[in-house]
Amino acid sequence: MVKNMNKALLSKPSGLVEQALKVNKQTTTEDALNIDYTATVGQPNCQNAKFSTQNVNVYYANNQAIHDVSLDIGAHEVIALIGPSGCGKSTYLRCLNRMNDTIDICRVEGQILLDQENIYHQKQDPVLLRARVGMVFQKPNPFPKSIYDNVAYGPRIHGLTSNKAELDELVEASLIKAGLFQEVKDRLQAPGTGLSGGQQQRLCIARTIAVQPEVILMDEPASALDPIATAKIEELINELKENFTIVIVTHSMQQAARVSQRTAYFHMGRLIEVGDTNQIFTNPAHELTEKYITGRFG
Ligand SMILES: Nc1ncnc2c1ncn2[C@@H]1O[C@H](COP(=O)(O)OP(=O)(O)OP(=O)(O)O)[C@@H](O)[C@H]1O
Repeated sequence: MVKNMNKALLSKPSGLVEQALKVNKQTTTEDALNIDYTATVGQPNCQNAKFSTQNVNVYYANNQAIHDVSLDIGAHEVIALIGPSGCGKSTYLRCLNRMNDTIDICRVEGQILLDQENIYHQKQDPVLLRARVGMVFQKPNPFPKSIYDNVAYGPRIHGLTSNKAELDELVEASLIKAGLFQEVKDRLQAPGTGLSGGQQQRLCIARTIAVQPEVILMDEPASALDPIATAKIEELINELKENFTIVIVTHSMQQAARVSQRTAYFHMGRLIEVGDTNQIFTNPAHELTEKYITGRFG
């Protein structure tokens, strides 16, 4: 099914998908078009929710960036968050491991449950939360340390191993899962920053995996990479979903189609539509989703 969908996406006239990414200077406003963009279309709930987010509103000082978003994220699914630039994808993503706490003017309202527990409860330690809900950023950001120490950093801080042999094993296992071990096994003491961009990103994924998270948040993880390195990251995402729940923000609709089982379309801070990736890309129910997917904004 996904293959067919990919074909459909990739067979669109060239430039169409790219146009959709440029959104939306000349877009006629939704109000003028009389399009309802206040209620979510589709099925935001999951039977096996890892995260359950209810009525989430996010503000940067007086500007509201997220409006009343309710969405579940199922265990062991890859869900893609897509939408025009500035629609709030990263802001919503950062709510899931409280990375927004690091932005002084940011305020999050609503309920966000991880395994049915409120991650914004005052007793929740954000550092421990971020070990459970890891994050991979757009630009690979290895520490200025050796490849080994990059991966060993988290397990050391969290006391995950009790001796050097165990730590060695965990570092190796994490590098294997991140698809990097074969390329670096003979130079584990070399600086992580000396790797290629794609290798650095896989190192960051290994570093995230090493603390044994349950969820991995990825904010445009391949946007700084060339097509070959991107393909490796996408293959990796497919493998990682066996063990982790993955939420990925991407500007590439092809990438969303290739890696995710569900897709959520955001527009102006609102969750417009969510559904099976196949349905979103081949038969979107909301007019705004359709306009975005087909590049017909404006
Ligand atoms: N640190 C911040 N301080 C103030 N406003 C912010 C901050 N981060 C984001 N915003 C605002 O919140 C809104 C949503 O931004 P966000 O980065 O979440 O969107 P996005 O969909 O991820 O965009 P892009 O695809 O361009 O990365 C935008 O209006 C943006 O200007």
